[in-house]
Amino acid sequence: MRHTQVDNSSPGSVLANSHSQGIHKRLVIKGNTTCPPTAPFNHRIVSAKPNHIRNFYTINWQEILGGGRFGQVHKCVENSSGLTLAAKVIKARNQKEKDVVKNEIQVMNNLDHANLIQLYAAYESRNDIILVLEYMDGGELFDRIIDENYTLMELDAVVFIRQICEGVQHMHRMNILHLDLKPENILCVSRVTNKVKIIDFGLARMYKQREKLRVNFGTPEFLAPEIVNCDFVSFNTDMWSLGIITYMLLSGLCPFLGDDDSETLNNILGCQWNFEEQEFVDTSEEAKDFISRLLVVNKSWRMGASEALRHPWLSDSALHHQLYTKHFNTVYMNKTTEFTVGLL
Ligand SMILES: Nc1ncnc2c1ncn2[C@@H]1O[C@H](COP(=O)(O)OP(=O)(O)OP(=O)(O)O)[C@@H](O)[C@H]1O
Repeated sequence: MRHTQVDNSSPGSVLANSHSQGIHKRLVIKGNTTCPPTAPFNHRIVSAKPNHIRNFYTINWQEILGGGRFGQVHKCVENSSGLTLAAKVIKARNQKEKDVVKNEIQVMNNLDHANLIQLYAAYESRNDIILVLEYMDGGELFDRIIDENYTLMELDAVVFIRQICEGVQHMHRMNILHLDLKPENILCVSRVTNKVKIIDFGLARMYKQREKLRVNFGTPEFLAPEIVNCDFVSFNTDMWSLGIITYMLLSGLCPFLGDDDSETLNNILGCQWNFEEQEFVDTSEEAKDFISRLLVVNKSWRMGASEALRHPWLSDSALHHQLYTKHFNTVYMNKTTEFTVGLL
């Protein structure tokens, strides 16, 4: 098995065997950590309008917030309100491609939760559909892991994972599977808080019993065993991903990445992972237990989102006090002067 760390040069991607180089992390937590602000607009039921987006919004084509499989995301401003938003431009040249984007819109119409990015509007033209989204100013969560100016402590991981879990719980209550939870799809609300939201519902779908899913193996290290096996997916498919994100937050290492895709897929199917790396020396037993209950090949044995939220690692305030003390001591020892923890 080859462990990896997040590559500084390419956010969200990973570097081989770089854990030996050591990452010096210092995280400054400010403000109330538990509940991110809701979007600066009420939840909307959106349909793709055939109008020209430029009649209503000024898109900053120079500023690319991110890019993905299907297009790019730009900052934009609604002309009438001055509201800053994000425009996700998705290439959709035929009806099949348009239907995929319309599924993303439909999914987002069903999701009104502070930890899930909100959809403001959508515009359809001949070659693309543009989704206008709540704007997130803080970058991807995993940019913080690789930022040498921050120390990511276990308590920070608790704060992040709890929010992700709450977003996932809401999706699952609405009968929706995300199916693409990975570090790049968790965004920070701003640079100075630790509030996060889940984005990218491009692969999300309503749960159907006994639906098998075939996916494009773009990022095999995040795939659940049932996806690798083209087997039925379910709510707990997202929980496997949550286990990987937790493992990465606590260590900077990717549990299943091999030297090539086939080794990675074998590691996933064989559930080849452990806590042997020195990055886990100080990790609490509760955190290890939390991950161990998610990275389980048989999906029906994994914790669901509600159970995960009840797990001591996310819910035990005495444990959080211990982690807080450890956090305080570490920050103090590092002579860091600026921090406040709002979790407790
Ligand atoms: N609302 C937003 N505010 C700020 N940045 C955003 C927003 N939405 C997306 N981004 C940035 O753009 C990137 C790509 O967005 P998204 O994942 O939705 O697109 P995608 O084409 O589906 O990508 P992928 O191929 O990774 O699935 C994100 O990782 C993020 O960095």
